[in-house]
Amino acid sequence: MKVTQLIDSLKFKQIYPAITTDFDVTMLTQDTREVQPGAMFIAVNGYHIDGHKLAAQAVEKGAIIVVAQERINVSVPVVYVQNTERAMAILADVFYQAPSQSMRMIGVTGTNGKTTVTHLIEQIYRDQNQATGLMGTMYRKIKDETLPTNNTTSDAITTQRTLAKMHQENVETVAMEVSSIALDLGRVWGIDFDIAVFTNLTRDHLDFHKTMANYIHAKSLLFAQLGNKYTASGTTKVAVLNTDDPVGREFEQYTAAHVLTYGLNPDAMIRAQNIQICSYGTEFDLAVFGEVTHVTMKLIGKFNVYNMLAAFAAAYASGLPSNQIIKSLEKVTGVKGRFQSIPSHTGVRVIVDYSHTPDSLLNALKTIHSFAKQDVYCVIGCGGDRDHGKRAQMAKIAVENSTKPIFTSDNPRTEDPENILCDMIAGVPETKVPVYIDRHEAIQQAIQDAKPGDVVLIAGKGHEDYQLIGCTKHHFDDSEEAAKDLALRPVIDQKLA
Ligand SMILES: CC(=O)N[C@H]1[C@@H](OP(=O)(O)OP(=O)(O)OC[C@H]2O[C@@H](n3ccc(=O)[nH]c3=O)[C@H](O)[C@@H]2O)O[C@H](CO)[C@@H](O)[C@@H]1O[C@H](C)C(=O)N[C@@H](C)C(=O)N[C@H](CCC(=O)O)C(=O)O
Ligand SMILES: Nc1ncnc2c1ncn2[C@@H]1O[C@H](COP(=O)(O)OP(=O)(O)OP(=O)(O)O)[C@@H](O)[C@H]1O
Ligand SMILES: N[C@H](CCC[C@H](N)C(=O)O)C(=O)O
Ligand SMILES: [Mg+2]
Repeated sequence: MKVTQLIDSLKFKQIYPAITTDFDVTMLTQDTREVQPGAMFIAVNGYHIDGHKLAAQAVEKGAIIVVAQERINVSVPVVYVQNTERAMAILADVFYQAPSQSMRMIGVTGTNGKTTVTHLIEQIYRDQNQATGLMGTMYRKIKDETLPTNNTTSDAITTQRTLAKMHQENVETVAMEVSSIALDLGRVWGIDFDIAVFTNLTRDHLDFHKTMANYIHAKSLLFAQLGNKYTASGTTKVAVLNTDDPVGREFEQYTAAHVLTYGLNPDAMIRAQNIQICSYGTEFDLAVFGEVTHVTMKLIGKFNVYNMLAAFAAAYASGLPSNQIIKSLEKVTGVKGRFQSIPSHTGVRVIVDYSHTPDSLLNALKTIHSFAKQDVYCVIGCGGDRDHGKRAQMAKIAVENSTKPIFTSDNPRTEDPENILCDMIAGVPETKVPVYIDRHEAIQQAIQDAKPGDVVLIAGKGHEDYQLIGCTKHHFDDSEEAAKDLALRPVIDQKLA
């Protein structure tokens, strides 16, 4: 793209020295490690490194123009702006030719349920024979091709590049997880969402946001930024809000878009009633503006009823017929690491779940209690370099809601795992809980000790296939560990268990 076209998109800037010939920009990047000849390098002041200090290095590698918010001394033109992250979002949108405007963009935010809801949405549109895209914690996915990701919501350039590739491949609908951190850092500023979905809000990420008020504010941005687009044809922006959650009610005020509410409360436009949870599925009555259909889904738990309502509402908001949406949702079997049952012929039920917040852990354990008849083991750790305050809370929830809690490690990162475990133990000073720093041993012990009829919940890591110790990822997969340990137990006739 021609440099003038690109920088004309920035309304307020100073260019020094002035650009006299209109040259081509071959790529955009904020990372010197990616720079190729002809690149525009955007200097970002990060948490560890100030990109302005690396601008000269970017130029040496072939960058022909730099965007900066502080004075720098390089041999190529510099576009000075107030905020390079905002400029990056705008430039990325322009460079990749605004792909989000050509596809149905559904953004999903909230503390828990984003990955699950985006997958449900993907399934619904796939069943409509649409080409779909998905971006979130597990991967970026273009139809059937999966690409790795470092973040739940990637930086603006990666996101726009991925959207452009989706558009090239004729993707029609994109389901995208939008994290509070991404909203706070402006990673999604350039994206034109059509539908924004709120799942719920409970404690998480206070290491980053510091207060719940800041956290709520960050989440609200998705709805505030939705803007409005009222057209005669009826294609408009919609905020899909869980109004059982007071934060969802609060967000009604922040958006100028149409609002579609869901929940169990009688005022919700899309509502679930008469929920029955069993060990291999959930049934409920779905009322859509009062019209009731009985739904039988394979997903387990009340929290998954909420996820289903959220996905249903998003699809309904885009105009799909209720009966077709329900058909898709009834056949969904679940997402890896989300209340995932590990095949077992031992009478012991093992469930791997990505509950790494107090609320999600409580929900997972409550769901198990609705069908468990004997002991419930709960193998749980808390992540390093993350909110310290949630550790004691999660430990207490594990102790109060399982008969056999076991504390262990979950991605200690740069912290000493013993210190993390001490923070957990401080939450249950009266109780003696077995502790295994090595997660492998913790899982082994739980599965070895369990009796037929018991349930073992392995919480916190879900789909993750690594244990992050220091800055190194070691292969580790809860479901693989569980399968190995189950294989060492005698096979028993399930009917006798
Ligand atoms: C705290 C945070 O959000 N950090 C993000 C941030 O990293 P950073 O500020 O540390 O970057 P940095 O290393 O200081 O580098 C600053 C700048 O210099 C550049 N650089 C750096 C090194 C170099 O050699 N050359 C170079 O040009 C970098 O590209 C960057 O532009 O920018 C990176 C690139 O966009 C992100 O990948 C990184 O996310 C890290 C991995 C992270 O862990 N983030 C978490 C907290 C996060 O964002 N989580 C949310 C929520 C998850 C959920 O709830 O599901 C998420 O959306 O993932
Ligand atoms: N609607 C919900 N309400 C409460 N808890 C939920 C809900 N949906 C899922 N959970 C719990 O949260 C865990 C994570 O679910 P999921 O991955 O869908 O959420 P997420 O919002 O994408 O999380 P992350 O912020 O880590 O990306 C699940 O394993 C389950 O225990
Ligand atoms: N998106 C979350 C995932 C946490 C997963 C858990 N296994 C941990 O490492 O704490 C985070 O980065 O805080
Ligand atoms: Mg997620």
